[in-house]
Amino acid sequence: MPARLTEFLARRRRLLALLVHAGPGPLAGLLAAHLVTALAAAATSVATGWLLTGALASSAVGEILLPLGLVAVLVLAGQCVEIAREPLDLLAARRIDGALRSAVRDRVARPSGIAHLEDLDHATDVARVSELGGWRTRTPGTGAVGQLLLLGRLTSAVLCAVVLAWFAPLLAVWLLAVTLVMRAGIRRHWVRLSRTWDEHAGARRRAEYWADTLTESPAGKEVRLFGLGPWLTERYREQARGWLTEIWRDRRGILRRQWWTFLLALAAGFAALYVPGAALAAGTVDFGGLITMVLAAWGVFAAGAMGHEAFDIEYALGALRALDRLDRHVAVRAGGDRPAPDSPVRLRFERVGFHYPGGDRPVLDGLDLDIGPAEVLAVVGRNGAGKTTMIKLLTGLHEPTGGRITLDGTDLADVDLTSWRRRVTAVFQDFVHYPLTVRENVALGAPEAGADDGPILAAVAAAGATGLVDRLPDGLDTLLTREHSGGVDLSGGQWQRIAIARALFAVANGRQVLILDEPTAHLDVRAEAEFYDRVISAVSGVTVVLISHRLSTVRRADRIVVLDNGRVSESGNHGELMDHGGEYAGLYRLQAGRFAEDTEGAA
Ligand SMILES: Nc1ncnc2c1ncn2[C@@H]1O[C@H](COP(=O)(O)OP(=O)(O)OP(=O)(O)O)[C@@H](O)[C@H]1O
Repeated sequence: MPARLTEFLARRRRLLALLVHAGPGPLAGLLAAHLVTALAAAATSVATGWLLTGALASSAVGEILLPLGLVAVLVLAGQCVEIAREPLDLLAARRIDGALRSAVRDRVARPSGIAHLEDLDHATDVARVSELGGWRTRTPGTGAVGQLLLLGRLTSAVLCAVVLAWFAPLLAVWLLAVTLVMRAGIRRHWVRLSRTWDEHAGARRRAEYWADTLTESPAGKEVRLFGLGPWLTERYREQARGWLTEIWRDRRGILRRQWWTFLLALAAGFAALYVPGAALAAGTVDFGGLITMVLAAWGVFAAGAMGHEAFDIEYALGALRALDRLDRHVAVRAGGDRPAPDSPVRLRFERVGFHYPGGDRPVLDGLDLDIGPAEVLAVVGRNGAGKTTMIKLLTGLHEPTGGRITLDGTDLADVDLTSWRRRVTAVFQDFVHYPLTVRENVALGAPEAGADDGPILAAVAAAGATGLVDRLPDGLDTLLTREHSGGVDLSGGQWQRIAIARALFAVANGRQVLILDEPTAHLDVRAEAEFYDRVISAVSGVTVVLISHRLSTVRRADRIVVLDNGRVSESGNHGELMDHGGEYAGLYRLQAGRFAEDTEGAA
């Protein structure tokens, strides 16, 4: 068998195999319903012909009871199947879609790093497999059901051709050939349309972003204040027009190019009526035979009509290809089975280089940095210097593109990341506001540790959030979201205290490296002033990496490094760096000077 045909059949089989996700009961029902539909046309042609022959030969009802009953059963079965098939199709399609969405979630969640989450092609493939609802009536599930429908139609056509061949073999072959050629021709157009649809998956996702920005709450303030409504609507239309124009061009193309199928259909239809008519005139068939021939011919012909299942199938095949790409994208990181040390470790960046995929310049370039056990290291540098990126590498969310990071001399690439992440905790700049209770928000820092009052309240107190929690209606059990009744939302600074409590809870449960990226950005002046004593000095025996643009927050660190051009440009404690008179000293004086000016101005 030619390789292309083998591949074609393998892909179709894979699509049909998705039907098992419908579950045994619905799958049995579905197969039975499609089988009845597939048999119905051929059986009806034979039974109707038999009935007519019998009715013309004798007026006694008893003589035609059997064919009459058969026709009645076929009509009734057809009606029942029609009623049952639609809900069964829908149920199967939705269950398949659910299973594929789970598969997508699994593939997205499995990698230990986040490179795939920052890759647009990956996001588009995720949308290809899991987009559902709204104006998108095509899903992998409808494609799998469509494939079954198509199989049923083809079976029906072949069975009708067999019935027809009994009377007129040449006509049967001719009609079957014409029907298949018509199908293949029309399918080509549908494939093209489906490719266009698939190519624009990214544009659809972008259009949706603008629609969501317009209608959902996070951007609501700015949309109204800046008067962005019409602009967003136009932006959405512009994105949507981009792909809809091409889709409609293809649709019109399908109609334009179908003239030859009309001609073929006309020729086939003429033959389907002429040959039985001629046979009746020649006396080779009776009236019942004529009806059987015409109905069987029509049954062959009906399979040529191209329903939307062709498009559904192509769409679903595209989704399966996207799923395979997700598998490749989401290759689980190799190696890494050495457990992370469970005592405070020496962390070293050794000539570490890193550039983001598609980035035009390295963010880190030969970074050498040694962080001692239980050292408090502050990292400063201008916007975009690579501070957060350095943290992503240290936590194994990205891998260095050059050099290596070691934990007590062991390459991080060889360390089991799950065990390493039991040793590290972080408050990221863009930490997550989980729509959960305060207790749960804090407990998520060490999910294995439970959420008893004592340790949670201790972490809350260490983060300076006791007063805040006391004022909440349900204390620790207050839901931190407005999406549910009884829930409250917090201010930026209040959320930051909860995030710090989460990290301190993690430290209390064995994390030995505490990373704080801009932990005081939202805190008020008093809280910022207390921050070092309250949080940093209070965690003992823990390595702290503290990133901040507020130099008053970092000045008491054991050591401060300035990151510039992807490597460390200055290193020392506050006093040493001030004496050195480099960038740090300049920035510090600038901040302190502005503060002094403001104070003098106010006085
Ligand atoms: N996911 C990403 N993909 C591509 N480039 C990125 C990505 N994240 C960051 N960058 C780029 O990497 C550089 C360093 O970013 P990073 O967030 O590490 O800087 P930073 O020092 O933490 O900055 P800031 O002080 O503003 O927080 C920036 O030029 C940024 O544009």
